[in-house]
Amino acid sequence: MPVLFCKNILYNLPRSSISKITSSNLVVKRNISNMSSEVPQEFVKVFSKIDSLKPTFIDRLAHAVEIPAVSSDESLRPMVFKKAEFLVDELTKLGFTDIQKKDLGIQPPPVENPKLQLPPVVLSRYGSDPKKKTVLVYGHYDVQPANLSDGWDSEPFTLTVDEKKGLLKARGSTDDTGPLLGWLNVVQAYKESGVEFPVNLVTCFEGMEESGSLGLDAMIARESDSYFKGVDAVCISDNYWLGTKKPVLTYGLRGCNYYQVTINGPKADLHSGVFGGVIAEPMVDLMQILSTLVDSKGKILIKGIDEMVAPVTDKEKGLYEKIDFSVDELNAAAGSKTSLYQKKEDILMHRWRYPSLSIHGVEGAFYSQGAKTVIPAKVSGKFSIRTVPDMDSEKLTKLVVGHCNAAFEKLDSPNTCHAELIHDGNYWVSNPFNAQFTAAAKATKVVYGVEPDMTREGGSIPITLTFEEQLKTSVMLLPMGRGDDGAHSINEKLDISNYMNGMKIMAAYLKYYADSPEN
Ligand SMILES: NCC(=O)N[C@@H](Cc1c[nH]cn1)C(=O)O
Ligand SMILES: [Zn+2]
Ligand SMILES: [Zn+2]
Repeated sequence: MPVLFCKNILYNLPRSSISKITSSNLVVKRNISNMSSEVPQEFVKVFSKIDSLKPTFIDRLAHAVEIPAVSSDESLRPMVFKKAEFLVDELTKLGFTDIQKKDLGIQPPPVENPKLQLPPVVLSRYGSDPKKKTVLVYGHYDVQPANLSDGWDSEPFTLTVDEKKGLLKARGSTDDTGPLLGWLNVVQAYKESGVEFPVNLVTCFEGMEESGSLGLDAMIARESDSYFKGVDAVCISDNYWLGTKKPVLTYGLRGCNYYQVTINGPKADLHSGVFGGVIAEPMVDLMQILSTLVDSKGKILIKGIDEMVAPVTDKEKGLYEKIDFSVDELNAAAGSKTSLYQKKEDILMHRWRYPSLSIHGVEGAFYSQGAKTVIPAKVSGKFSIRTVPDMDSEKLTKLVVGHCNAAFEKLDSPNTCHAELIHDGNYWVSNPFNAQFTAAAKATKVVYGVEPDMTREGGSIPITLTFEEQLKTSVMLLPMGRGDDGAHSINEKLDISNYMNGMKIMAAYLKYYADSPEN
């Protein structure tokens, strides 16, 4: 594979794909899968700058991911605040204006520390030209928990740059620190290449997404007519391609209702040799309740949920056939052959348009190595339900709490049981035929040479529907990473090529959207 240097542009392309590169007319023609595309003249400078700033962009990511901003861990809350400060510093250096840290108040229960402050939302602007469209970009700077002992190959909060494999490995690399920084990097690339930035950019970066985006709905409602006034479109880069090869644009998400069921028994943990067999054990009650929620085939056993799910239409069935995906890609991403379905259509429907119930863990239980002979006094089972149209969150919570209470009643236990919702976030399904999606599809074609697949996503970004409703704009999801990135898992990574090409797509999307006659 030839590596060509043109001025300061490095193009690393298959020999057969290069038809013309001259230093006076920097146009790259490519042929990928029988499709041809050209990098238009207007993007050559910006793309070239993105390429040359690669070390700076990787360095920025390295500095960001070393802050363990785990929103679900109360003891790490100061780190979430620190990462907000880091972003403020970066935005300031890049020339963003009107930078504000919006205080969201105290975190609502259930929480250990009743005075726990929610991390701020970082708002900023780049440009304020009334002749230009305004695009709001949302991202989250908090991350999921990660410990080396979970099975990571390297420290999760130290960026490992593996040039040989082309990977950037760290917690947050793909979810969502890498994509969030992508927007800052794109601003830098436009600025340093001397190309006019095509839109006014507004950033909305939150620090609680992984914990249900607490407080953000209210803030968006408050700011819809002030800070967010005049926003024409919202773009979110916080999800992934379906597989590993084909870029996608995303027009749907499942929602997420997160629950805990707590069984309270003795005053303190007890010796199982002394008390085993003579007192009612909270863990035993909890395991029995959890086992009534879902079966091993993934069927949710709580009555009344199936009836809330919108029926499948014939038109919808046709959509799944066209999507590029296979059970092998699912197995490869999971690192196992444990798929519940073999057919592509079944996998996609169960990921995108049916609800699922996952059991996540038990707070208060013994979980370490060794053989501690304890009877835990109080245990909380955590589970979530991914929700889909037309499920109603309040109605769902009534069904879930009623189900847990009824299952506990059947046990005839002297312990106490309390089931509650920790947070909920809405599902979102939109129409992918508008100016934003068209602009992003063109941008994808320029960068990757292929039309993106239009996908829905099994995960959740709780605030998506709120943006659409409160700002009355279209929302689009523009993923940067791949389906095998290991978000929320060990060894989370972002391919270097996805980081670099993802920024090029962002840059081209903003320009195409700016030039589009529609909003
Ligand atoms: N990249 C999006 C993401 O990971 N979202 C989380 C959101 C969430 C909801 N409740 C807890 N976290 C997800 O799990 O889908
Ligand atoms: Zn996440
Ligand atoms: Zn995320």
